[in-house]
Amino acid sequence: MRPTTNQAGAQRKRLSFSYPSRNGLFAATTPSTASAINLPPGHFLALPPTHAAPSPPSASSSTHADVPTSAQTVTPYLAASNLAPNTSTTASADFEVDVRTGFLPFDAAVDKLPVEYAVWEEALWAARGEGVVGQGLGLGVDGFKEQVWRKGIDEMPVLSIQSLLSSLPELRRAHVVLTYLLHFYVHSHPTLATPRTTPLPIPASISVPLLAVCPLLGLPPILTYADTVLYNSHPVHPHAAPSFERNPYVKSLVSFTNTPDEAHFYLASTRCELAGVNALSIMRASLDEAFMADSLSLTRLTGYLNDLAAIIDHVGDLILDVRNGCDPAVFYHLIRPWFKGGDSDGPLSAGWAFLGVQEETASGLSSAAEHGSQPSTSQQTTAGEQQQPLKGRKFSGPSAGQSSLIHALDVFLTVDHTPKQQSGTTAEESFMTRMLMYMPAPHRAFLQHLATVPHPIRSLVTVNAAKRPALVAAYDNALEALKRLREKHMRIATLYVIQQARKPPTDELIKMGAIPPPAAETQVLGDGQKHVVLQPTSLSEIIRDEEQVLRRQREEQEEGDEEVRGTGGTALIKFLKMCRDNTANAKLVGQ
Ligand code: HEM
Repeated sequence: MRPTTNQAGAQRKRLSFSYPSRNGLFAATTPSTASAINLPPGHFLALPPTHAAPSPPSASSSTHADVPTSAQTVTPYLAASNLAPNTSTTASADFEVDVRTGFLPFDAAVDKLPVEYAVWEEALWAARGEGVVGQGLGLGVDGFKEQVWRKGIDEMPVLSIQSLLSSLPELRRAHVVLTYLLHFYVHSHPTLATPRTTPLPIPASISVPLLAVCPLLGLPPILTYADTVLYNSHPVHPHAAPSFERNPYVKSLVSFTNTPDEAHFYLASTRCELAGVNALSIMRASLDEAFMADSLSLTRLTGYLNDLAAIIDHVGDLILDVRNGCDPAVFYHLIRPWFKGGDSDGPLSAGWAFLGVQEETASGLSSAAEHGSQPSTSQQTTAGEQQQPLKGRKFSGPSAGQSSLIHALDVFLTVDHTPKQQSGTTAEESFMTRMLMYMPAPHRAFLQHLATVPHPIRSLVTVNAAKRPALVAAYDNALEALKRLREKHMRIATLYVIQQARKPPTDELIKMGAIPPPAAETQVLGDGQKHVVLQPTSLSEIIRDEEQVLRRQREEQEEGDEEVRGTGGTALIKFLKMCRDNTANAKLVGQ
């Protein structure tokens, strides 16, 4: 008799390399199990753990060239991300992917650290103006409140993270609190408006504990999607199982502005993640069927892929729902500037210097996440009144491009976002690859696991294409839905970024804390309205850098600069279109 889906799954798990863990949807294996089984070369389970090692990985262990890939099964952009997961602790024995909440942690997010860390929580509460709209720190303001607060951070004691080590939810909260403090510290700084030529020093009170927490979670020392979304949301009943219908996520814990708009912005992504849980279940069931690959399996797989298309459409609609509570101008002028990273002035960014931390710790931690190859350096007097070089680290600010859910859909359906290599040049790491380094390590490991499954869905569909037109149609249907999701997302990015970048903030927004653009950057155009004509957004800088890096190697610097100023967001749309087109190009028929 043919085994049921569950039996097939159990058999696959036994035959391949996984065992079920408590709530893990896709279970990982222990190092001892890994060594007992024949893993494909370069499989992440065959690599020594790196991100949680007490000392930074050596230069050789962090070169991408070390990772051999199987052209057939590995999504190339994942192959470029080489950090092996930490399989040495129980906390990460699974991929932190829960059957009920997907990439969102099942356990309620901690909303306050233990009393020993009260000074951090109090600093955050003060920065947020005790949760009152308009009372928090201002963007780039040199007011009394901001000066006092930053001085307080400069003088805050450097706390050990020892007492947090036994609790994963508390470690996550520590990353949330410290990275919000970091961004409050950086962006309330009066030099925000003018690009810095020297790295901005980050006091040891933030740097030291943050850089101790980061390797334990496998996150970089900057605000990430995990901080704003995954670890920052509560359902109606925080201690009951979250559920889309019965116990939806309704509360976002920390924000910069305390506005309902910011909470809605985060919660829109939380809802996408929760809606995506069913997509993850379908992926697991599909891979079980791919293992069996008999006639009944192929029929089931056809159904699963059509179901997946419906879920992807739902996630796309939830992205559009961001409009039902987050005003685009409030987002662009009041919320988004807080997100900027140390790379936000483009290739010339001076970055942020993490004081009190061994340079090797900072760079060994997650340099693959950084933008640009080399940190900038400068001689400066630091708090220790010693002349020492400051190394500016250039990490990027948070983006839903760090959502493991969307990456998982790409990997499962084999959508390739690797930049096309031009002859005579070296392929550069893409935005999508770099975003892997901004995900919690277990999620990154999960994606690597998904990319190395022995029976990828695409191969199965291709092999059976002639006999199974319905299967091909279902696979293409899922891709078409993902393409539609990206089109919806492009509408949102256009509304919230491109259109807003062209309008200066209203007086009302300026009163609420938006930074007025320099007069030289606004002009009254034919419609009698003020327009921003020269605002190179950090984002277009970033995207331009991503997309045009190869071209820039061959072109004059000035020409590149002209392009940023002239287009004001064209590069962003070009990038998002490229992601959409990569999705469409994966279709087997009727592209
Ligand atoms: C107001 C809401 C949103 C805005 C303004 C927005 C804007 C952007 C921008 C500007 C990018 C370009 C890369 C970057 O710098 O981050 C981007 C990329 C991306 N965003 Fe969003 N986004 C929004 C909501 C979402 C949501 C809710 C999701 C899904 C959870 C999402 C998923 C992605 C993904 C996956 C990328 C990478 C490009 C791609 O795969 O097509 N975004 N977004």
